[in-house]
Amino acid sequence: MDLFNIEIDETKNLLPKDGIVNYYGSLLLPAVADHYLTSLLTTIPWKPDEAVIFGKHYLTKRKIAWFANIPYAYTYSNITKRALPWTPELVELKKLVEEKTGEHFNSCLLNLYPTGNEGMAWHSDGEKDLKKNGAIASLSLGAERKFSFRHKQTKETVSFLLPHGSLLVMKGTTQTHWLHRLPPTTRVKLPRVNLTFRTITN
Ligand SMILES: O=C(O)CCC(=O)C(=O)O
Ligand SMILES: [Fe+2]
Repeated sequence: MDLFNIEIDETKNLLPKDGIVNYYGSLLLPAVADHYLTSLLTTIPWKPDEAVIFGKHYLTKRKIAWFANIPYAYTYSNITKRALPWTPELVELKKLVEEKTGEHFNSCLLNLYPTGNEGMAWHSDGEKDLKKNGAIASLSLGAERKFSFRHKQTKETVSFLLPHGSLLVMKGTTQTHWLHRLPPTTRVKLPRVNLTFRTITN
């Protein structure tokens, strides 16, 4: 009996149409999630995200780091970033996520939101370097935050809370038809780390 993931149906599609989002609940026991949060906060070479928009250079308070099997160059917001080699903790987390989802990933984008003041605006992860309709697995550590989807045509929205240690997977045509975001909130004072495991094709 799995008391931990009680009442979570991993096969249920949380989107009403045009894509698939599955919620796996807690992938990690709280103490294990605490261990990974502390180790990622201290071992990852966090850097602000950068964008060049209409020729102006922006740095975010949100921090990122990107890891992959080979040092891929990945371009978004007019900036090219190069992937770092996996750390031992990331190899362990990737294995856990792959075992749980039955999917395989060759890269991971990490985001660090120091407080609720930082979020991520509406977007879809449809960059051309990403495998078309490939699964994206999102592991959350630290402060619980709201995560929302908005249908590109109908504007229908659905939101979920992503607690410490939880796993959510977006797949199928989700990125084609839906935007997602992490809304900022004044209520959250603690950091959150999110790992999105992805498949890059070159
Ligand atoms: O922090 C999150 O939960 C979402 C991150 C995200 O959407 C992304 O990195 O593309
Ligand atoms: Fe995203």
